[in-house]
Amino acid sequence: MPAVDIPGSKSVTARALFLAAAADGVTTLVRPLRSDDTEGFAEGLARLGYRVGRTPDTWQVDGRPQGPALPEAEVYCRDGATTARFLPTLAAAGHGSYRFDASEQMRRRPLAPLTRALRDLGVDLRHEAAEGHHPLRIEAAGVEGGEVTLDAGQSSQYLTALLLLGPLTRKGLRIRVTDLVSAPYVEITIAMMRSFGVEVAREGEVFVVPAGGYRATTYAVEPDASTASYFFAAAAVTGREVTVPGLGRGALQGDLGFVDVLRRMGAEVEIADDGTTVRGTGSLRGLTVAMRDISDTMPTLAAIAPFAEGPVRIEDVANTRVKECDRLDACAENLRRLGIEVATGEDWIEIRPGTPAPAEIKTFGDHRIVMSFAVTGLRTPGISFDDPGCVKKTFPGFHEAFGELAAGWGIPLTPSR
Ligand SMILES: O=C(O)C1=C[C@@H](OP(=O)(O)O)[C@@H](O)[C@H](O)C1
Ligand SMILES: C=C(OP(=O)(O)O)C(=O)O
Repeated sequence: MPAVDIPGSKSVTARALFLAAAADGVTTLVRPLRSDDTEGFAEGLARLGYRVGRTPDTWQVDGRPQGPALPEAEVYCRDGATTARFLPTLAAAGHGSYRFDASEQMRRRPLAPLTRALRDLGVDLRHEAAEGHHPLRIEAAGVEGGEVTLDAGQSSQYLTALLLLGPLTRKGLRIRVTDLVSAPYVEITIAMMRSFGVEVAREGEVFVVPAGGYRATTYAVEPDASTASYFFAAAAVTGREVTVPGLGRGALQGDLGFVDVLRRMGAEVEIADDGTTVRGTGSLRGLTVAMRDISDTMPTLAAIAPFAEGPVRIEDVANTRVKECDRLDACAENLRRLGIEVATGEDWIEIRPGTPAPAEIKTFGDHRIVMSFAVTGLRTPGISFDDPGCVKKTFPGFHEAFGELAAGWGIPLTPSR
């Protein structure tokens, strides 16, 4: 029964870094994720003048409730949307002149509903190039607060960014949300704000955040549920068993719900208090599933779908088109490269059963495309990747960890480095 040690959650680490920076003392993060996204977030905080100390297993952040220490700073957000969408709101709460930029990939990703909401709240924010995209400049003078309307139908991260900002405003925030995807991520935000002393209330479609700031604490980061999906899927397609300790019944992340999809397909799943186990049973059924809430695991399912006995149809995943790449197109293109029959629409993909033939996977610089099709590789020797290293965004050690699991099962994987 291999127990797989999954690194910390990206989403939890990013929120913990924000909350720690905005809190009233020193916060210790235990087992934060160390990857390009979260290193980029921590580097962004340091650029803004926050003190971030590190040991191998903990990060310490010196909170500054009054905002960034430096009156002028430039922050490079790399590929990380959490950094690119959360940190500008932290800067807006302070006093100074801040510039944010990001990688080409992140510059292409949308930001407009968030920056519009910040402007509606009185923040002096300017897009330097394309409207609604990085790079941007903020002349920060604190945020008064009040009511604002937000469309989070494209990304829940806009709402998280505003929720996190709420306690740093003078009057608190009332955020009227007209649409919302990836709703479980908002639950992570609210639960973590509670751990830092803030209670968010809900009045129908309005999220009410009180003023008053955050309390520093010690915060243990749970393993990343989206990362765990590759290891659970591996068990399901090989008829083996995988346990992920630390991701159990009390887990914050909605993406653990991916195991329910595997269960519907025929895998055995046990969610205990302290971990989750998936056991493959030798066959997988096709299904139709809406993945609006857990769309980071859409590529995981798409990549194992050919092994199901019937078609797999994944619906309500339009926003996967504005992630690291257009994930619906990327999954379809790669499945076709493997010789699998696929159809897609604006917000869905349908995959027919088949036996994948080895091919090179075109990664589009997307960590999830690599990790997902690595699972396909367990049953299709000879799958390779044009850019295997892009896993560094969330799991730099992925190939080693996945290779070790496969080797333990006696399955040779095509070397990825
Ligand atoms: O808030 C977060 O930490 C995240 C929210 C989700 O994004 P969207 O809300 O844009 O779907 C998810 O895909 C992303 O990996 C992390
Ligand atoms: C979409 C993702 O990341 P982000 O939006 O945080 O860049 C992801 O990790 O799959």
